[in-house]
Amino acid sequence: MDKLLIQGGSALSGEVAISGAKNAALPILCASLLTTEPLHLTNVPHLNDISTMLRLLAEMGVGVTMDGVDGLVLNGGGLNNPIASYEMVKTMRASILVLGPLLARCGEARVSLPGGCAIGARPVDQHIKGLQAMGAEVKVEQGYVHAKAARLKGARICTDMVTVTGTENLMMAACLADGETIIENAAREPEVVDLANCLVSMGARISGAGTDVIRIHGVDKLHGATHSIMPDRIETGTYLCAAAATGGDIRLVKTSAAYLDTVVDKLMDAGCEITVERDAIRLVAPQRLKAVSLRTAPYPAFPTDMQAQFMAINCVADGVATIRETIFENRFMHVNELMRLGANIQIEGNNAIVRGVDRLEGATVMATDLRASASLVIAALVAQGETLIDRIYHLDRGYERIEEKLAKLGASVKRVH
Ligand SMILES: CC(=O)N[C@H]1[C@@H](OP(=O)(O)OP(=O)(O)OC[C@H]2O[C@@H](n3ccc(=O)[nH]c3=O)[C@H](O)[C@@H]2O)O[C@H](CO)[C@@H](O)[C@@H]1O
Ligand SMILES: C=C(OP(=O)(O)O)C(=O)O
Repeated sequence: MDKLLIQGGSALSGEVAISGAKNAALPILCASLLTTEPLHLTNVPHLNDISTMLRLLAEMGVGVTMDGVDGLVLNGGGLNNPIASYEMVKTMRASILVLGPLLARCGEARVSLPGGCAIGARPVDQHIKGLQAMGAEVKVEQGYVHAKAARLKGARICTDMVTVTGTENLMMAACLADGETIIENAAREPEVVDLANCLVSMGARISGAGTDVIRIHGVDKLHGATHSIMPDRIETGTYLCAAAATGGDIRLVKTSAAYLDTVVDKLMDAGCEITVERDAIRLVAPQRLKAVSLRTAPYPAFPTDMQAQFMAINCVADGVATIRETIFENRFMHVNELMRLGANIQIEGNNAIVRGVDRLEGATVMATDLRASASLVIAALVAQGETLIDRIYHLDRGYERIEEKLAKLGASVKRVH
């Protein structure tokens, strides 16, 4: 199993390009199920989750052709097997995103339930409730969701809470439904908007994406299109935190601060100087960071996917920060590992109280989930001496060529087997 060996202590500096967003690319790959014509995608990140999704789509009969460095052509013309097995879904929760498009296009789908994962339960009751409102017959048996509907019917759906994958699944299903679907309490995440933009270029009639009411007027069929995946705002935020923690000065290109307001604000509160350009962001870190408290919540509030990375920077900041996680019940798995590096953190329910220390020291730590791994990388870059991070397959799900990008910024990072 691969590990990362990091020699801490150097300030990051220089320029690096941000990849396409995993959390936008995964639903957009599933949109290929909605049409018999080719969907051309560019800026697709090279990540394990993307390879898993491509394998899943190929098993269903979708043609997958690589096109240049970061391009793909997906051809849903051969779709003949509307099934997502447990083996696929267990390694990647986003597999549930095939449910809506399969049902809309094939009239039936059999998709394994995602179950829980390290960060908490991943229920899909809202996806099911929405599809039932659209007239689907849905049974949950032996860990699988079986859904059937000759043709889905437009409906008014109000989800009990803001759900990103729920909104995406229902929006895709509604594209081919008969009549208008209104999703209320919809997720406003930029990745939902990127998916909607792709669907609109495929001929879907969607309005309101990016607000909490999305209207979809169903059409008889969608056609092929070309779409470029948006930059990864979480990868962007992660590198900004790494530069902030190490006292660095970096410029991130092929990205945008447009969807990072809360993250940028918190970094400025911590004392960082941030310059925003059209397609780039520069961060200059202060001598010593100031502690910043935060609370995670659906977009446009502070993203849960950046909580662990901010925990890492607070570990070496001046003062005390309270970090409250409101989306996932178990997203503090990095705390014990950060403490192995010398951090001072106390957990009280869904709050973590972080008291900044003067220095962290290298040790062997274990990655437990994707963003927890990112927080360990940041802490390791700051720590004195060597840190070995085990189980980095989590990182490979969501960060493209992380050791190469960090090395380009001057870090001493080696992948070891
Ligand atoms: C709102 C939010 O921040 N969502 C995050 C969530 O998206 P993801 O789409 O994975 O999760 P959801 O947005 O669906 O879940 C949000 C909350 O609603 C609950 N829920 C969801 C669906 C459902 O049918 N029933 C139910 O109870 C979940 O348990 C969770 O507490 O994890 C992703 C990966 O970390 C992040 O990129 C998203 O930003
Ligand atoms: C936890 C994440 O992904 P997933 O929902 O695919 O597990 C994430 O992107 O931070």
